[in-house]
Amino acid sequence: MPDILIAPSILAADFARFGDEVRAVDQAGADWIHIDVMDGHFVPNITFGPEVVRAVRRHTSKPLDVHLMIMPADPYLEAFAEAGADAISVHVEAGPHLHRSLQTIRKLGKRAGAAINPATPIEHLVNILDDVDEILVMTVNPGFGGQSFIQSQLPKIAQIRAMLAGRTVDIVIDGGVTPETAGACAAAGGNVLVAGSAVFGGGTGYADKIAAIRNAAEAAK
Ligand SMILES: O=C(CO)[C@H](O)[C@H](O)COP(=O)(O)O
Ligand SMILES: [Fe+2]
Repeated sequence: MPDILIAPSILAADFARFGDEVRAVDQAGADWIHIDVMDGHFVPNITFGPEVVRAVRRHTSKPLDVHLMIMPADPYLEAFAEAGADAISVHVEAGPHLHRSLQTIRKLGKRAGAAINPATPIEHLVNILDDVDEILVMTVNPGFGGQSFIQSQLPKIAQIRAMLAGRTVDIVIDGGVTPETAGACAAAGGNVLVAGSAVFGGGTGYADKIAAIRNAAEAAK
């Protein structure tokens, strides 16, 4: 299995101090920075556009993993790529032309991701396996941070890892990832763990929180 990578989600950061927050998690050992883009249409919340990606880009050289929860996504792919995204994920449920979206992302020179909601069957991924660099499995319903991990997604993660046998595709687990749930995610085959509240929430420093998630995942994989 690929290495375990930890991707703090700035959805749970202090929005008035993005620069400081991004530099802090970068120095605390984050492997990627996860940016949740929501449109108030595909999901019932509104967050960031390409200019926020551009602003974050100035504060870190770590890969920026942009999770688009927008519908349609295609008209905005170039803007997010140009703003500094390294990877762009589009939702399987967000449009009729997933293959075209993935092709466009790769043509823009970025890593292409397909994100899948908790209720969506894995069959939607079968015909795009050669066209993705990452599959993002939602382990909460998209739209908000701080929700509880949906345990029923664990077998789905394992099925996707089995489906990917022989391919070097990252499986990104997004939603409710904590030191308590990280082990099960890694054991099922997830290798990139997105964590918002578990990193930026109260308590000890960011380095300790990132290490706790990483250690739990490494121990279980
Ligand atoms: O895509 C997302 C929500 O739609 C977020 O990335 C995710 O919820 C992270 O937040 P938390 O770790 O607090 O669950
Ligand atoms: Fe996300």
